[in-house]
Amino acid sequence: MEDAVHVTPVLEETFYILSKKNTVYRVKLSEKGLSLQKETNGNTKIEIIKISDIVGCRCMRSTRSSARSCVCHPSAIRRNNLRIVDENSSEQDERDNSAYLYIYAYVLKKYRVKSGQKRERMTIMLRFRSFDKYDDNMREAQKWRLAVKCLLKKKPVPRVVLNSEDSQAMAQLFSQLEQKRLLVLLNPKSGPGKARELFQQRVVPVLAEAEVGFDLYVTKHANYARDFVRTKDIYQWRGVVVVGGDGIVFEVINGLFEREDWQKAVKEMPIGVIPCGSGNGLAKAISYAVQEPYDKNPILISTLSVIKCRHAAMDLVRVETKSQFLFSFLCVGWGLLSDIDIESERLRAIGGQRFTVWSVARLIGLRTYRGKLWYLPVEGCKVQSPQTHTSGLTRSVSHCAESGNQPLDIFPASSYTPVHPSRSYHDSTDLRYHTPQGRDCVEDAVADALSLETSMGHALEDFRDGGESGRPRLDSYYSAASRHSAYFSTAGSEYRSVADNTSYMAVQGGEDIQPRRSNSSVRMYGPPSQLPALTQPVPDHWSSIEGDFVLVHASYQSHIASDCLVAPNSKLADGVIWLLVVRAGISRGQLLQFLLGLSSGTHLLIPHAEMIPVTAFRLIPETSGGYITVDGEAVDYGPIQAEMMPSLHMTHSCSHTVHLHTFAFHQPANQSQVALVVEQVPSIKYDKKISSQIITDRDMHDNTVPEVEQLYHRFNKRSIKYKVHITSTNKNIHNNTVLKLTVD
Ligand SMILES: Nc1ncnc2c1ncn2[C@@H]1O[C@H](COP(=O)(O)OP(=O)(O)OP(=O)(O)O)[C@@H](O)[C@H]1O
Repeated sequence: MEDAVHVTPVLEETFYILSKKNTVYRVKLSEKGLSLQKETNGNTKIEIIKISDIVGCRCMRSTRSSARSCVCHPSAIRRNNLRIVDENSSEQDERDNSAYLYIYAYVLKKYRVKSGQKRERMTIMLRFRSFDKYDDNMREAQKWRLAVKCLLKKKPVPRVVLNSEDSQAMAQLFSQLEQKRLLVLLNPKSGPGKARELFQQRVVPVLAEAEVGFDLYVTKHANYARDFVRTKDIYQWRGVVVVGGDGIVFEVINGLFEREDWQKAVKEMPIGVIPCGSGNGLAKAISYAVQEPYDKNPILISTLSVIKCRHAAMDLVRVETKSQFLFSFLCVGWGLLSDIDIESERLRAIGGQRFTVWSVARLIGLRTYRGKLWYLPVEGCKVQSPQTHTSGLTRSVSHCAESGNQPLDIFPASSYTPVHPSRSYHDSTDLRYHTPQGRDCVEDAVADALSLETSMGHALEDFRDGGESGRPRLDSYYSAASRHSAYFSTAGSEYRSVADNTSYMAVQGGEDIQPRRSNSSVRMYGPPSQLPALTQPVPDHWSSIEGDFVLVHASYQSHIASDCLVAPNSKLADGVIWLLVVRAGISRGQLLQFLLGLSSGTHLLIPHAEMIPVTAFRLIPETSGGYITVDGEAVDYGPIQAEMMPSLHMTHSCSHTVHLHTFAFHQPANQSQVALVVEQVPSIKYDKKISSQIITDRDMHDNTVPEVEQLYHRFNKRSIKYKVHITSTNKNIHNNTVLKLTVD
């Protein structure tokens, strides 16, 4: 962080703080962050706000005091009410020609208590008032805003424009920084049914600070979200944000695979989740993976991930039952955990607590299930201790090296505070940080709201140095030294954002999506299975376990619910299915320990709990009367198999390219049978046998190139040549045409 001080700043300016005549702030903006150097009576202290912690900034101007915010109105003074009005409003405060830049950041804070961390909102208000005209002051503020926005979007900062007075060039750059809106799908029935309120109160203000536009659609029935992403032109949005639980994430993912252009959809549409459901396993797994302090404020952490567009790849598993196949992102379960998940539905109103309550019930009435489990173990997995070390641990879990492959794209990751700081300390005399709860912060951070302003002295320096354009920068009526600056501490004015013309949201009402019928003929696409059909025997080299089980739970993410760290070593995209098996014979006491250990990952220390890293499995239950769940939703009770889909590790972040040298062909005009067979080139030594792959017309609705890419990624090789044979009954495609596929 020290580096940030020495990096060449993009912009710098000296500011003053009201009522502290001896304090000067040198504020510098660089690629590293916003550096606030406080100088008081020869003492210097530097605070840096990282760019990655800043969400956005907005320019404001003051408007005339309203009756309710006048000095005679104590409550208004206390709240320091700020009202947003139109830029050209007649309420504009002619006495103040300052421009205000509000910078919003969410910084990590450490606390003495429990040595925990939390993200706290912080606003830095920079008041530009060196010029005698509002427009000139606003131009200065806008330069800072433009620079902050470029840094946030990791775009080069246009220093030439910043050093000029070219407002048009600046406006053009602002428009280039504009992004497509987000699609928000909100399930009002998620968890205890508070998603709508939580979104409005906790998410919308942060999105507004970041100037992130969105279109909100509230789901009207089950499968609404699924049908929405299947049928709409989703590319008008830059990503899908789900406000709800894992069930609605499941809908969105499977809806994408119901699109004919599923490859494009999976590749181009990142999925974000704001946790408002009961389990919220994915949201927790994402923050666990990126080490964000989720538990104190899950909604804020997830919203910040969405705003920051922190994309990460995520494993997907293709699951097949007797009646359907689907794509799963979280887990497949049978036995105890699934029973708890489904049977506790009746307690939905109490939120996540329902799982705890039902665990006790199931523990008392413990059931076991007979069946057979086959699995394909992951090669090269080594055994290591669980992540959560406890003294006296005797068991260990398997661990796989991260593959680095990247499948489905996700956005990997407050108490409501309004867009304008209602509790801002405009007269921030002491920079000791206090949380809203009044706990002291260990870090000597700047206040959660800091108000600084330029002054005449600095303006003249600039002028003498030939800085800016040579326009006179005059002391404003409200200079730091002026007693009229009391204006600030009485909150006599209101501020409005000059960006407020932007409409941030469009709450959508009557979307015409009919409830899906149970016999829906919607077709599911996606990469084809590598496994034999459920009715066929599994390959000989698979391992198996037969007998009575308390549970079998396969998960591909660390958490299956926010307080359930089922697979501590799982990574978002490690290509591993973590198969947790608890066989019958475990005592109730051990099972209780197991259930209690799930929140910390120590359940793996309990004898009878086995964690097997696999890439595929098949389960055939023999006992009736239980549940099988996929991502927390019950599916047909019966034989089920699942396989990791490394072929979906295909994203834009892939560095290698695939060339088709001799052939490129397009979708057959009719829906004829097309087969694509991949063979090894004999001259090349392979370390793994590659099986042929048949792709039928069902899978080839677009063109073959993406399919071939997937075949490459499925085998996860570098620098390998494949011969690809294509056979087709379509006369446009020659039988046995040979494709040479070279992977650079
Ligand atoms: N408007 C709606 N009315 C009724 N059900 C809905 C509606 N919208 C979506 N659903 C269904 O509600 C189910 C549960 O939703 P969701 O996953 O968001 O909450 P949850 O089950 O409480 O959370 P989690 O899955 O994390 O435990 C989903 O399977 C979805 O199909």
